[in-house]
Amino acid sequence: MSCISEYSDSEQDASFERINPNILITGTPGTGKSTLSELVLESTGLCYINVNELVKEKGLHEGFDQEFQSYILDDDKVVDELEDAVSNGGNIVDYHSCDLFPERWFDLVLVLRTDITILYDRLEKRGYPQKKITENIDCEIFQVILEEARESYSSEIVIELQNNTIQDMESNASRIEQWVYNFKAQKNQH
Ligand SMILES: Nc1ncnc2c1ncn2[C@@H]1O[C@H](COP(=O)(O)OP(=O)(O)O)[C@@H](O)[C@H]1O
Repeated sequence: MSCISEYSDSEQDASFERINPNILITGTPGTGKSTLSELVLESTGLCYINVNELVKEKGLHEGFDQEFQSYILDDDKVVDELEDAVSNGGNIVDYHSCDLFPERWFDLVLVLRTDITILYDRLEKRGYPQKKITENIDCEIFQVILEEARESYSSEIVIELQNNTIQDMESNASRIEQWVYNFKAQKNQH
């Protein structure tokens, strides 16, 4: 199934409502954002936007931080690049931070969480340098992304999801699929 995006109203003003939702999947690197996103893409028909990939591909950054082995994002360029796609609805946006995106973009914000020992193993397997592992583990311990999400979006749309095991992932995928189904059903009633 290809992904879809359309308006319920031909007028693209502030009052139009999306027929298809935008979901932000966020969380510390290694919590399983891209794996979970890919799992629900076909069943939900949503488009996948991996912000890290987009930043690399389109050069939406101010250089590479050697110490942390990551790109320094140019927030304005990223938001400009995504604006059209996101305002059409029907997207899953995957990024390990969330306060750079406008609040109006998202109908649901999922914050993935992983137990520290499990996360440590995943990051080590990825071959991250120790400094980057420590930074990310601290980020998870102090639930930095969850706090950021709660500060940036309405509490009703921010959901914390444990994502330690394959069973967790399957249950999270089912929840997302059901939520998207309900969202679309509700919009189609109007
Ligand atoms: N729920 C899960 N149970 C077990 N392994 C998982 C789970 N979610 C992700 N993984 C594994 O953890 C690693 C990191 O997942 P990934 O989706 O790349 O994380 P992120 O996109 O958040 O950086 C991958 O090797 C993936 O297969």
